[in-house]
Amino acid sequence: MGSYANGSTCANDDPPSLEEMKEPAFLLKTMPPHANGWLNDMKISSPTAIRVNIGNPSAFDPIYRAWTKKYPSALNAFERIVVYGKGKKIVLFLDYDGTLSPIVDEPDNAIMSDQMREVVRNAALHLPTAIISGRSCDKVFGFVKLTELYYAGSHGMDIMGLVGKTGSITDNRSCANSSAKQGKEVKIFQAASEFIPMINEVFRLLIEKIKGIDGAKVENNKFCVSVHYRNVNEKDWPLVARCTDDILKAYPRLRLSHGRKVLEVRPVIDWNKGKAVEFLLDSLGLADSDNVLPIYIGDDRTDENAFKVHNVVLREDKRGFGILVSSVPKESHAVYSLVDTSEVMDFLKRLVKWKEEEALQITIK
Ligand SMILES: O=P(O)(O)OC[C@H]1O[C@H](O[C@H]2O[C@H](CO)[C@@H](O)[C@H](O)[C@H]2O)[C@H](O)[C@@H](O)[C@@H]1O
Repeated sequence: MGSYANGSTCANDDPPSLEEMKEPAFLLKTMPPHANGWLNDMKISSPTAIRVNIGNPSAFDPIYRAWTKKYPSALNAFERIVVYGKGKKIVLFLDYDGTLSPIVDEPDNAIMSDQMREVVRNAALHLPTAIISGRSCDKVFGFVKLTELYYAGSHGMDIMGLVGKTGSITDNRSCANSSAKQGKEVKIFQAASEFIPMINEVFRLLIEKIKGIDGAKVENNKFCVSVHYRNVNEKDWPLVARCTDDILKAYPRLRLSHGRKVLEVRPVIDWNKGKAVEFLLDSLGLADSDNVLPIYIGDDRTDENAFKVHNVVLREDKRGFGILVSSVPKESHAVYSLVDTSEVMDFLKRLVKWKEEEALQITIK
């Protein structure tokens, strides 16, 4: 007779079939308490989005309007933001999914528009710019296709930057040279290389485990695995949590975090998007300087680690700003908000225009 952490038991030691597991009574009886906790998190981190096509929700929804008192629109507060950026080096950190490309049902279809690509390219020509994503570096580069940027994939565990350029990454901690990668020489910082075989193994096991759950999808992000449930019927979410937990039980060196309708399996190491921001600032020689203003834009729970760096780098004492992209009210460590990717684009355009005007004024003087 098998037993679970909540004291419940299952009939024998044979693993239950997926059909048996789909029975609500079975799930209720055998769900370990922490997987129940995940289920709550899955519901909390998946709020029903306000339809984007109604335009800016703040104009319609009093709850959203009240929320923007706490997290003012970065567009409305633009003049205030640039006051702090005057004469400083602004460093841009951008999340990918939900920030530069709208959330879509199929992860492989999260295409960045040509217009957004041009805006980001232009931003990178004026300001050091990095993309910090949960996806693998290769995948996010495949979407963005810009060589002018720094990339931190796998939630910051895989950092790529240009070599031999002023302001390039020069840090030697666990750095490996990889020549002519994606047509450029790059230097790589990898915080969790030893986990790659384990991640590949768990990826394969998860694929096998969830293959009977309609709509579930597993994605290999090199140092992390994403278990997607966006296209899974809500009644089967407990099953996704349960299957993932069943696999993770055997891997105490892996843990789980929550994204937008996705469970993120990742190494238990003290590294996250916030650490990647600190690493990049440090490597670029831009940490600990009063002349630097980091701005981080992101939409996800995993971006909170970077917003939280407020307390250290992106602080509210005007040394940096976190901007949350959300069309629904959410608690956040960010200071400002933007509704969606099109507002992100507007914000970046305004920032570049302001930077150009500032440069012009300096030249005239
Ligand atoms: O840090 P990010 O760049 O935001 O990456 C986080 C995860 O983004 C992707 O999933 C999310 O976007 C998908 C496409 O819009 C959507 O289908 C999914 O429901 C979202 O969770 C990506 O597929 C994951 O691997 C990333 O970890």
